[in-house]
Amino acid sequence: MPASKMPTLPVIDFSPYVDPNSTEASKQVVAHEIDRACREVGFFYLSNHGVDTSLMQQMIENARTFFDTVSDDEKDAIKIKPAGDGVGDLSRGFQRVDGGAKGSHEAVDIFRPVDNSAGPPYEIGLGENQWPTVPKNFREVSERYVDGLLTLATQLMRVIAMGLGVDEQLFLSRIDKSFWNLRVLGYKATNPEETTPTVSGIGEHTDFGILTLLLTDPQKNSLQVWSKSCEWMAADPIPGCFVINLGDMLSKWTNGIYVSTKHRVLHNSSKARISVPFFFDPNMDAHISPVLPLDGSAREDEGLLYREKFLRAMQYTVVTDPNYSCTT
Ligand SMILES: O=C(O)CCC(=O)C(=O)O
Ligand SMILES: [Fe+2]
Repeated sequence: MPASKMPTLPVIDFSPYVDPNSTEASKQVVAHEIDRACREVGFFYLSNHGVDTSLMQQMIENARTFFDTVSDDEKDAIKIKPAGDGVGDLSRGFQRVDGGAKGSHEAVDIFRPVDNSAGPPYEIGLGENQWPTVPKNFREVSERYVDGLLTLATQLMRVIAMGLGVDEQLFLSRIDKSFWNLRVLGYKATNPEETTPTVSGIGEHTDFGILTLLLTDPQKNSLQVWSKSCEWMAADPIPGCFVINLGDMLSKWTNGIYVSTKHRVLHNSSKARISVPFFFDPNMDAHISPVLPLDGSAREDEGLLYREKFLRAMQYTVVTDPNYSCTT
């Protein structure tokens, strides 16, 4: 298909929710646009979202400094460790994923802090974050960034409820202690001249949680989204915007009205790529069953808890998938 005919992701201007002088009518227009994108594409760009663009820039710079300058030994010092028999929790820290269905990349995973005063040992997901110490302000900048994104994600959940035509607060009791995950990702540079060029990327998948707010460096042709016309389309970064996509939990909550769309990363460039997805996930004790159609309280206690979903996903990923390696 010629490039001009390729489908593209919608760009939604969020300023009516940031500007205190905006009208109700302009907010409704945005809610409607988001609703449409969530039904039809499961992905959209968000501009004028209120998160400080210099903070976004600083996150990318810090991630690049970490991946470019820290030695393998230092990375391994904060690597994800097994749960249950030491200080690890199988989830928090650095990992290197080398090939197979999951692609090839490095990541540092930080999760919502939890009360872990009973440990160590820790249960899966319930340990201490292992923060990089290079650059020195990595943690401080990340914490400010997470605060900004939690505010934005909560606002988005109100707007999503408005777009669905239901009580603006519908989702709030399920997300007010979101088990979020900040993932700082590095994709190595590749050399297309090699006879078997290295593939740097992430295999096709849907995201697991509610919303992903994605920040990447400016490089193009890496992130691809599966389109309705059944082909991969590029989701190149737009300066200052987030790429927002829906995860499986929101699709479930909306009874499949909203779609979690598959995507992948194929990075082929002489420059390493940095991306920072923020996975906004449900409260650990939120039930994962449809909250739409809206017969309210009767559905409150149905379905597995998010905690159970998370544990199953972690066990599946780490125990069942032979290509997965979080300890190398
Ligand atoms: O790096 C990207 O652009 C996307 C990463 C992604 O899809 C993920 O971590 O789930
Ligand atoms: Fe993803």
